[in-house]
Amino acid sequence: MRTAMLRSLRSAVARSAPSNSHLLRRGFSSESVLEHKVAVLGAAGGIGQPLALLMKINPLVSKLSLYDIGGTPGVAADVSHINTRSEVTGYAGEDQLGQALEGADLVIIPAGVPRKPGMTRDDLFNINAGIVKSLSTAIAKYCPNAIVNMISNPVNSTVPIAAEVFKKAGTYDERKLFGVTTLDVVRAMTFYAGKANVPVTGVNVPVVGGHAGITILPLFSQATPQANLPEDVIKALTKRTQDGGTEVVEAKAGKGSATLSMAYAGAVFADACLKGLNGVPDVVQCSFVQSSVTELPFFASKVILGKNGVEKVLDLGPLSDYEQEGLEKLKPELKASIEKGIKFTNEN
Ligand SMILES: NC(=O)c1ccc[n+]([C@@H]2O[C@H](COP(=O)([O-])OP(=O)(O)OC[C@H]3O[C@@H](n4cnc5c(N)ncnc54)[C@H](O)[C@@H]3O)[C@@H](O)[C@H]2O)c1
Ligand SMILES: O=C(O)C[C@H](O)C(=O)O
Repeated sequence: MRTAMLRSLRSAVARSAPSNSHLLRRGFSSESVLEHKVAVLGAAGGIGQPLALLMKINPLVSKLSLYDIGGTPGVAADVSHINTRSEVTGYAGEDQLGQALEGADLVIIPAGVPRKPGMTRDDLFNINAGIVKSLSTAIAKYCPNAIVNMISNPVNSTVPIAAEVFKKAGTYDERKLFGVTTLDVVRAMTFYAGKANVPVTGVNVPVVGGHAGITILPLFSQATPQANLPEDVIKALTKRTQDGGTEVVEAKAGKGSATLSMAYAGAVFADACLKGLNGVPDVVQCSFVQSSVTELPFFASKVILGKNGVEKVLDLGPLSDYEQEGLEKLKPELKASIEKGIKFTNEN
């Protein structure tokens, strides 16, 4: 009787506590048992909460640190009951920011205000620039070697802001700072699969440039599988990808912008960074990084992720005439947004 009880208890524990072999069965390499602390800043928000959930179910995470100006003890208590590997701790208020960041290998930042209908991402600059600057200052102090995934908008300016803060602190490593543009790729793949009438799971579409309006440049000429869609369909797909954020902002009618699809995209990108840290080969994602692919100092393109972040920024590859035209058109806007971020940091 007692033996039967123990057997059933053991199998219940085995089911609820993922062991190494459990991880291997799920297709993760033995490197997945490496220790990684991931901090989410803005973890009580619309993106932060589902992102916290998705990071909690990622077996590459051993410690999950959830920081916000308030509300994180509740989010952390909730998420911590999920029977996966990571330990979860909630931190609330500036006094606890240092603890939240100490020892972090990866910091994901979805902190800041979202758009309402009629606003551009740049309209968020006045509030979000200050938030990103202060969080970056804390990162430079408490976890200067961490990889940073910047989600807060306007990404075209917030990434240069973080870079300037890190440069001033003497901690800047251009391989470790990423603007998260994965949602543009996710959208481009979804919209393309619909038009090409192919299963979305096998689709790949690089998206380059930046993360706002015309600076978002999907390269459908490089999409796989190739579907040879007519020019007017490619133009409509390009426009829909560029306006994807606005489509959600309008549909939410004043209640914010994309949160669930962004949490998914943020989790995909964070997982790729962790795989790179673990030495998994050939991890490639599009991201807005320091770049010499064009004359602009930051640019989104495909990058290979490795043990130190960016291993290689890949060239744009062959562009169609339409994409080449889009590339030239986006440069002045992207340049101005980058310069605005740099100027803000130097003047404040
Ligand atoms: N990169 C992208 O593709 C992408 C996609 C969607 C949204 N976004 C951006 O992400 C940001 C967050 O969007 P959301 O919908 O989650 O907004 P939200 O208002 O729901 O959540 C933001 C959270 O940030 C917190 N916050 C504010 N100041 C903070 C600070 N100093 N430190 C820590 N936390 C702080 C708030 O308390 C809140 O919980 C916005 O700027 C939005 O534009 C980017
Ligand atoms: O559109 C927004 O304001 C949020 C985000 O940048 C998005 O692309 O959904």
